[in-house]
Amino acid sequence: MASQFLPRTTFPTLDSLPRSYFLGHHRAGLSKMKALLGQIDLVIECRDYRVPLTSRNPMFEASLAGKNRLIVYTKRDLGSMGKKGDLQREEIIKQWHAPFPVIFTSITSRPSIRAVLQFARSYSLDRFSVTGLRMLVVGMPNVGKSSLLNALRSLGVSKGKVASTGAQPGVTRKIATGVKIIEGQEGMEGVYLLDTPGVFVPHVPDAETMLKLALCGSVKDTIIAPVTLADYLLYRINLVTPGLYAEYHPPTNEVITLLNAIAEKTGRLQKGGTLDTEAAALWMIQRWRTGHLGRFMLDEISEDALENKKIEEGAMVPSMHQARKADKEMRRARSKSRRQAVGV
Ligand SMILES: Nc1nc2c(ncn2[C@@H]2O[C@H](COP(=O)(O)OP(=O)(O)OP(=O)(O)O)[C@@H](O)[C@H]2O)c(=O)[nH]1
Repeated sequence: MASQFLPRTTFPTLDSLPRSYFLGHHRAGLSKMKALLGQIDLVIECRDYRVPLTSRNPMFEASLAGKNRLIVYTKRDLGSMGKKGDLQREEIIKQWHAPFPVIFTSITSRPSIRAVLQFARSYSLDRFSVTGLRMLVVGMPNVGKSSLLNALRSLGVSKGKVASTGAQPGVTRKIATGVKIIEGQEGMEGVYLLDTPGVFVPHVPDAETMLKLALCGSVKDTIIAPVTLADYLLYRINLVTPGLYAEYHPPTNEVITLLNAIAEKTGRLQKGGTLDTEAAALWMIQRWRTGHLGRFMLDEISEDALENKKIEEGAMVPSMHQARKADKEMRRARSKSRRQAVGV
């Protein structure tokens, strides 16, 4: 009789994994957002549905404090099966953010995009202003801000895509001018939305947080080795449904075994015909990111999870100073090597 498969219950602590991805355009974007805040009526903070806790950026809390906010959980289609348990989790998430309203969206779900438009419309009517309403969309890199803007514009004013989107983070580098998403009415200008560059947290508390953010696409795929990321994904899939990759291999905890099987079946070969495990790892990650290898959350949701996360962030303050210092050093080293390259 075949022995029963037992998934790993823990993932190794990877101390050597990078813990920061706070780039120059993140810092610049954040300070421009702060400078713009006086002209903004409402902030739409986007968070990835699959990581409601991990995609919280304390920098936004500090920088955008005092502004009215709508929290939009993007990519719901990648984390929810619409089952009772998913809906119960959504209720808990809504309670976390009270009194701020929360909307769960997917760009493919028109009702969810319409819900954001309806909120914006009634918000603007409540605050009658002849100059219209200006909203700023913020969030971690690759969370889906530009896609949301395009979807709102398409449904709101029937106009085509204006903001570039992409599978890798950092497509939006600058704060754009406002894009109309709702036509004006009753003597008022319309509602405008300003897209902003994604801003990463200055320093993440542990390697697993970094792995979750990388898996969701907030970190460029060159930062963490694809095989490591695929191994973390395998660990998470095995905890949910090991059968998800049945067409490539029976349940296994050995990532290389699975990647070799994937490389073989999908024809990912290096020169000379050897199996390309790295290409197979990237393929596997991409399959999950597009909802073809399971749709599940990576964070544990409970009533007090957000409060616990805030306490954890409070204890991290010295690390943020360290991250800023590390960032400065990185920039100094980069400009020195640039100077050396041009012989100055
Ligand atoms: N399945 C799914 N994919 C989405 C959704 N929203 C966005 N995406 C995808 O997520 C990726 C990132 O989307 P963007 O809109 O470029 O993200 P962004 O937050 O503007 O990214 P930055 O430029 O890093 O700030 C793209 O490949 C989108 O197609 C969604 O609701 N569902």
